[in-house]
Amino acid sequence: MGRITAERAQERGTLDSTAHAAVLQALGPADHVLPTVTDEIADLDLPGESPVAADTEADTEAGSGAGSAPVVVTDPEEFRALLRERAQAAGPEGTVGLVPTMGALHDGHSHLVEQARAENDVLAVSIFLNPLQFGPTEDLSRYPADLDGDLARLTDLGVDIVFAPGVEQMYPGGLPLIRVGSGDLGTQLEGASRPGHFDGVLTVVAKLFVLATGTGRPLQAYFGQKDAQQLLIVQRMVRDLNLDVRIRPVPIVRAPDGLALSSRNAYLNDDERAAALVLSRTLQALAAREVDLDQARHLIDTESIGQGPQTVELDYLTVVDPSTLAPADVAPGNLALVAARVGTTRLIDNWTL
Ligand SMILES: Nc1ncnc2c1ncn2[C@@H]1O[C@H](COP(=O)(O)OP(=O)(O)OP(=O)(O)O)[C@@H](O)[C@H]1O
Ligand SMILES: CC(C)(CO)[C@@H](O)C(=O)[O-]
Ligand code: BAL
Repeated sequence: MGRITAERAQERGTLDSTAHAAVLQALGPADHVLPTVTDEIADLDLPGESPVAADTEADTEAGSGAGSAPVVVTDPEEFRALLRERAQAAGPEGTVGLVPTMGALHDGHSHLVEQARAENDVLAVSIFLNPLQFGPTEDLSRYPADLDGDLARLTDLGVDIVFAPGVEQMYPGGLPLIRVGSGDLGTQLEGASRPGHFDGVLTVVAKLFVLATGTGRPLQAYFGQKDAQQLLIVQRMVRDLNLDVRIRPVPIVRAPDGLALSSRNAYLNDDERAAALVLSRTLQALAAREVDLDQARHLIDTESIGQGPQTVELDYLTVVDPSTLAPADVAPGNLALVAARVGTTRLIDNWTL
């Protein structure tokens, strides 16, 4: 959390005065606000000021139900200790829920959090813009951030703990040498267009799981079906590494006109937002067998953006077996996956046929 964010959070009551003082103390003198990052991380062109770069002090009295502000923790070991304390206080039947996010929360995230809140006694949400899952030419440096808005939303949703580390706290001393590999599942579709992406996702998700297990209570972690390949790969990691985590998939939340909610929708101008609708509409038409796969691809690739010659640029539209990602027929139960660039924004969506 930066100095300005901390001031605003205190003004709106999402940070109490103790935590506010702790943030300012951790930030140090005003001219040392930026986190120290290693050259390797700096090379990744991180945003100038991480909204989540400094420690707050855990207020162990707060965050005990809907309406009270969550405790904001930025130090991994503090997160581990606080979660364990809360889990043990929940009693022998208590369960722990974890919702990993990258922030800039929207109603899709709220849906994950609501489900997790309903199913668990203790609920933690992580907010961490993970540089490891972004390629060098991707949007890490402009990824939307709104920590104040996120904390207000998570307060309304009754979240107990927000884990919001900075890069330095998650990867002290630089990017990790030892990472989790996503294998063949991670090199196709999204992984083909974003090399290394899923290794980065798995590495940070594994770290989150390690921090949030060992509380003595079962851990349930929530992932959206919008990121279908990510969900499958995380499920596979849990299985292959015998992680003590139950993965809870959450259906895609869409805008009333059908566009899948996504933090990256914030990049779209009005023309692009209108053009982006071609993704969900085409998936729906494919599911209804109104078009075949080739026609569906053509529809997306020729969708125009506004009045000019610019069109949506299809990356892939394919149908897969949802449990293996192997190419499959357009048949009931299979999954149609799409990725396309709308203007400069890369969007994904999917539809069960
Ligand atoms: N529309 C949605 N419906 C259901 N789950 C969602 C939706 N959007 C995001 N999620 C889930 O929320 C979790 C956190 O996702 P993330 O913070 O990357 O948001 P995002 O909107 O997917 O961002 P991006 O624009 O980077 O794709 C993931 O498990 C993701 O699948
Ligand atoms: C799971 C995740 C939080 C890991 O950074 C991210 O990939 C996301 O938000 O889907
Ligand atoms: N929701 C997926 C995270 C990413 O695009 O990096």
